[in-house]
Parts: sequence; structure tokens; C-alpha cells
Amino acid sequence: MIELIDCSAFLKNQEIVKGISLKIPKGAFFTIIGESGGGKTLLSRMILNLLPANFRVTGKIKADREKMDLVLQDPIGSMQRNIPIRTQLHQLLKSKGIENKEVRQVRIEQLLKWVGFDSVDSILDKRTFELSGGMCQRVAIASALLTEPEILIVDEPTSALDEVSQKMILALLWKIYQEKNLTIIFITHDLTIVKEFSTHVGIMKDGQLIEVGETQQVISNPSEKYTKELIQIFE
Ligand SMILES: Nc1ncnc2c1ncn2[C@@H]1O[C@H](COP(=O)(O)OP(=O)(O)OP(=O)(O)O)[C@@H](O)[C@H]1O
Repeated sequence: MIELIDCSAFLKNQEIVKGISLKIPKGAFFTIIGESGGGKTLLSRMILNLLPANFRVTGKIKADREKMDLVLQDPIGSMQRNIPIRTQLHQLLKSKGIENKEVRQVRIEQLLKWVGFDSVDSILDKRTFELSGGMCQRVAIASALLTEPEILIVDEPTSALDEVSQKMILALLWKIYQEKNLTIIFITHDLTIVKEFSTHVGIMKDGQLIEVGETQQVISNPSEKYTKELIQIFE
């Protein structure tokens, strides 16, 4: 479980993320939705302790960060551009203490197949700019899974992709959720994703978590005006 108790993020004296208290149960598919600039990304970076250095955080966060990994909106930007994928993935496992090259190679090949690549060798030889956005996002997701996290935070992972790739990445994230028993925190602008996939949802507006709960409960009986408006837009 992840727990935040009255957490805020300040930039100089301006409170940008405001007094958030939240429990994310183990095994939840927790979506965070809300207006642009509402603080969704900052909240996720607070959980990861990855806020830019000029932010000051108050409150208490109970979370095992060693067990978390992050998938970003821009898959090409989230990996190193000029280094072959093989080298990047080996380096990652080496940094986690896996010294044996064959052991690393087996784990990498198994995972790339699991995320849907048939021809693993041809992917490993490439650099990220040689892949399509959808393929690159699949590699980025495989990279996040390599270290076997228990919690995966995904920040609008489909918004930079075409419609077909979006569907493939959503299907992959659903497979991960179903088969790897992870907790997923999924930041999105798309209420359809919230309705279709999530067990829990948090609604953010102006730096505040204005409504939170089980998805079905929140969608069928929203208490906040902003949540009602959001639901109407997607009807
Ligand atoms: N590094 C930063 N320095 C200064 N202000 C920032 C920084 N990152 C975010 N902000 C500001 O904090 C507020 C919340 O940003 P955040 O990125 O968390 O919003 P968001 O809900 O994720 O938005 P979007 O849906 O557009 O990605 C915004 O007003 C943004 O301009």
C-alpha cells in the first residue's frame, strides 16, 4: 500500500500540490485524471521522490520506492537515444547487480517476447530513434519491468501515439496488470480509460485531489461538480 498524509509540494512559497491524503491499495489499478496543469504529474513524482530540486515537499509519504518504476509519455525521450537497446537493457540489469551476461540476456529476451516482439535480436540492435513510437513505448515498458517492480507509475503512456499503437499499449498494460500482479498508477486525460480499466480513481483539480474512491462508485455517484462535468464530456 502507498499512503500519503497531508502532502503538499511548494515552489518557493507557492503551494502547487495541496494537502493530499490518499491510500492506494496493493493491487489497485489507480487512475489519476483531471484538468491540464492540475498537478497529476507532480503528485506522481512526489510519490517517487522525483520532484525537481526546486520543489519543497511537506507531509508524510509511506511508499517503498525501491519497488517502483516509471513509464513516461514520451518513450523516445525516456530512453537514451544513441545507445543500442541491447546495451541499455544490459546496463540496467547490471546496475541491479546481475553480473552474469547470459542470465541478463535470457531475462531480456523473455521479457521482450512477453511484451510482444517476435524478432528480439533485431530490436536489441536498434537505437530508440529507429523504432516507431509504439514499438519504443513497448521497449520502455519492458525496460521498466526488467527490474521486477511491484508498482508501475505510467504517465499518459499513450498520448504521444497513433490510435492503433494506443490500443496496443493499453492492451499490454492490461496484460501486465492481469498477469504480473502489479499495482498500477495511471495518469490520463481520458475518462474512457478510467472506466474501462481502473479499480480506483482520483480526480485532480488546481493541485487538489478533489474526489477519490472506487471507480464504479465515483462514476456512478460523483460528489463534486467538476467530476460530474468530466463525466458529461465523455458521455
Ligand atoms: N518543474 C516545474 N517548475 C515549475 N512549475 C512546474 C514544474 N512542473 C510543473 N509545474 C507547474 O505545476 C502545475 C502542475 O503541473 P503538472 O505537470 O503536475 O500538471 P498535470 O496535471 O500533470 O498537467 P498535464 O495533464 O497537462 O500533464 C502546473 O501549473 C505546472 O505549470
